[in-house]
Amino acid sequence: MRPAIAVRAAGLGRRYGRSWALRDCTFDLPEGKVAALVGANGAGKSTLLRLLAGVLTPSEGSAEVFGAEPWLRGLSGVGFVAQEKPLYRGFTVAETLRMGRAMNPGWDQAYAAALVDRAGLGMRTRVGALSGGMRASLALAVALARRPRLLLLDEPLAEMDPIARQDAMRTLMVEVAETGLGVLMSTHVLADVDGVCDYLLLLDRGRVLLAGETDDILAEHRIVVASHRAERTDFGPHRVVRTQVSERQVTALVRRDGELVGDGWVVSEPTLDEVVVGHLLASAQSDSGGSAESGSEAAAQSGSGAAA
Ligand SMILES: Nc1ncnc2c1ncn2[C@@H]1O[C@H](COP(=O)(O)OP(=O)(O)OP(=O)(O)O)[C@@H](O)[C@H]1O
Repeated sequence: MRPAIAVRAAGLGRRYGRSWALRDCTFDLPEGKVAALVGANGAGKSTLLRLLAGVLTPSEGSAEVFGAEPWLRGLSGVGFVAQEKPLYRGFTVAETLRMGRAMNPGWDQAYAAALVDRAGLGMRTRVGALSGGMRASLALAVALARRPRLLLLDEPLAEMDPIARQDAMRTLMVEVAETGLGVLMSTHVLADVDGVCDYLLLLDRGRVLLAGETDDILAEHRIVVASHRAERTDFGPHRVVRTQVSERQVTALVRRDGELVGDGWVVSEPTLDEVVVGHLLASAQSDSGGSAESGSEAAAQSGSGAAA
């Protein structure tokens, strides 16, 4: 049976004035996944999350969250924690939870209290007196206590110290395992979610470079090192994302098309970080030198490669 889809985006785009922040964004995110939304500053991550949360409307294309357009259905079943945490600085932690309870029919007060306790937040502390990381923990607790099916998080870990990050990730993972919660979270630091995320969405200057299950993405990519004495170094028919040529060898990140063997080649599995960095560098390179979005792939397919 095919998994249910939590988010479906098709040709989704948004511009501010004449500048496109997100363009032609197409992907399906199955339910219950922990998805990392990765990309450099200004890649369009917040714009995508805000579109999916229904606080922005698209300029083109469509998006559905649990089968409905988010800007029409509101946030039912979906929790959203924006980058600028939506909390009242004059409220205490207890008042913040009380307001959450009053505003959300499905609110789980015991769970909210347990989460703020675990994060070491005193109930009587004013939000304005909390550090950025503590505020992020509180915002996460408020979002989780609504018991959403999908949580959209915009850089939730950015201001947390390493222990708070680990705690927050652990809390999320328990929730995912126990309730089937899905999470789509933006981050600059892939290391924070590597080994935890099972879906990757990589944006680059408003475009989707990669979207899919991390296992599938890792399975289709390989790093190939070929000495110049190797039988061949064009790697066809595999699609080369990026190559680096040194005096002694050619190193390539390739998307394989079937078995990947060559005389004098050393083939290994890349890490997710290597895949992401390879695609980002290839995209930057094709923009400065080539034309197409996957210019380095096209160049390499024709056998020329794209030397770094
Ligand atoms: N309200 C706005 N008005 C005008 N331009 C905007 C607005 N919000 C975002 N942009 C522009 O849209 C592009 C994408 O921004 P967005 O905030 O979605 O990126 P991001 O990947 O979340 O960046 P960051 O990692 O820095 O948070 C950027 O060029 C940004 O300057």
